[in-house]
Parts: sequence; C-alpha cells; structure tokens
Amino acid sequence: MKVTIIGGGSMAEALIAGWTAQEYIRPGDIYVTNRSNDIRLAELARLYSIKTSRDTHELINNTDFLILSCKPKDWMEALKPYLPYLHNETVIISVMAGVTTASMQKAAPNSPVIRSMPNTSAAVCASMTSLAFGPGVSEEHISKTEFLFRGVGETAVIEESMMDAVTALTGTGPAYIYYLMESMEKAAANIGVPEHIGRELVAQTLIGASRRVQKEEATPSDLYMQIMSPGGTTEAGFNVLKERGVQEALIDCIAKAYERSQELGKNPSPPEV
Ligand SMILES: NC(=O)C1=CN([C@@H]2O[C@H](COP(=O)(O)OP(=O)(O)OC[C@H]3O[C@@H](n4cnc5c(N)ncnc54)[C@H](O)[C@@H]3O)[C@@H](O)[C@H]2O)C=CC1
Ligand SMILES: O=C(O)[C@@H]1CCC=N1
Repeated sequence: MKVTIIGGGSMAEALIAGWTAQEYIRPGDIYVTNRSNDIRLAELARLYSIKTSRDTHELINNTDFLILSCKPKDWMEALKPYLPYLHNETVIISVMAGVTTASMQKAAPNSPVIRSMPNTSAAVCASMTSLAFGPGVSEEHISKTEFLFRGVGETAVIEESMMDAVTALTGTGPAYIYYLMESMEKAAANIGVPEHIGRELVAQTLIGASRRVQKEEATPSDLYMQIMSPGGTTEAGFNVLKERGVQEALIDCIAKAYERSQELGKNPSPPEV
C-alpha cells in the first residue's frame, strides 16, 4: 500500500508513527510533503525513514491514497497541483475537520473521495477513526481504506452526517482528556506527589477506567457509583465537581467543538477573536 500525505503536521506525524511502528506500511511507501518547511520534512524523514518530496509528479506517481492532512482552509490550494494527475484509482482521503465529501468530489470528480476522522492516538496505534465514503466509492476502496486505518487503531464506518459530531468527540477528544490529566497532575503536586510520579499514576488510572468501560456492561455512572462510599473521599470530591458544573461544562465544550466543525465545512477561516 502506498500513501502520499499532503501536510506534515501533528496529525500526519501521528499516522506516520503508527503505520511505521511495526512496518504496517513500509516507510519507503510513505511520502509526505508540506507547504514550505524543509526542516520539518527532513525531521520526519529522519525520524521515520519515510520519503519526502516537493515534486507533484513524484508524490502522486503510483500512490494508492492521497491523504489531505492540511488545515481545512488550505485544502483546495494544496490539492490543485495534483488535479491533472488524478484518476479513478487514486483514492483521496481527508482527515480534515468539516470538509465534506461533496466538496472534495466537486474538486476531483474522477477520484473516489473518503472522509476520515482519526485522532493523534494513531501514534500509538490506538486511534478511534471514523470513516464516511463519498458516492460511488467501490467495495475494494472501502475495504482498503478500512485496512489502512486499522493499522493505527480502531475504525467505525458512519453516516457522513455524523462526521462533525465524531470530530468533536474523538478527533478533538484526546485534547480534553489531556487537559483532565494535566489538572489531575497539578492536583497531585498540590497534595505532595511529585510531577513525574503523578503523571504515571494518573495515566494508569485513566487506562484502567477506560478498559472497564470497554469490557463491562456497566455504564460510567454505575462504575463511579461503585467507587463512591457515602461520606467517603469520592463523594467529597464529586460535590466540588457538581457545585462547579463540570459535567455541564464538558457537555458544552463538545457542543462548541461540534458547531465549529460544522462551521469549518462552510467557512474554513479562523474565527474572529
Ligand atoms: N491535530 C489533531 O489532533 C487532528 C487534526 N485533524 C485534522 O488534520 C488536519 C491537519 O491538522 P494538524 O496536523 O493538527 O495541522 P498542522 O497545522 O500541524 O499541519 C498542517 C500541515 O499542512 C501543510 N500545508 C498547508 N498548506 C499546504 C499546501 N498548500 N500544500 C501542502 N501542505 C500544506 C502545512 O505545511 C502543515 O505541514 C486538519 O485539517 C485537522 O482538522 C483531524 C484529527 C485530529
Ligand atoms: O482542532 C482541530 O480543528 C482539529 C480537528 C480535530 C482535532 N483537531
């Protein structure tokens, strides 16, 4: 399988790291390019032994997948040089928030277009990647794309109408989890646990909690109620979360990210601040 990635940022690197970790894809079969940062391309080549280029023909030649991993506002300009070379066996995959298969199909009418939403946990082959297929994508291209993303974690095929929702939930989601972890680390330091120890303890606590949610029938609420003894430590902590409206804040946070993903599809420029 040969892959060309347009954009060499955080998401591209996470995918490259995941695909090359166990040689799911041979490093020599991955090409990456970016807008202008040669130092960044050299760094990616050094870290993962992949190929880099700025030659459109070299980048597109013989590739099975052209992955758009630039910001939503940049994709049309980024794709333009490749348009004359595209044909019905060059699968275009977007990892971008907001950009619809309809707009990609309009730009590249002869190519199968696929919208994906992975996350940066691809770097450790633990991404949750959702996939939505444009009209007319063949079974063969669907199964090849699923295979591609199974190399960096779990996949789900969804209706495209759900893409903005999963962007908010799983594309963006790891950032909120890291913020929670940072908060727990800060709390640990405040109560006398050194940062490096706190980080390990917090990470394993999150792994254990998610594993139970994945493996057991119990809901998250069942599981936290098991931990909460009346008058105990958990209840004392929960009272603060409730007083401060933390659950409502998290619900609003995901809703805002969802709205922003919808906006990016229509107006990809950064919001006024
Ligand atoms: N960072 C994340 O956690 C996730 C990001 N995404 C999506 O992935 C995409 C990339 O995000 P990041 O990697 O975070 O962004 P980034 O800003 O780190 O990287 C963007 C890359 O696109 C390149 N680029 C811009 N214009 C270009 C052009 N005309 N030709 C070639 N390359 C060009 C830039 O040089 C840069 O290498 C975004 O659309 C984002 O919505 C999706 C899921 C998670
Ligand atoms: O913040 C963003 O727009 C991207 C999309 C999903 C995660 N990061």
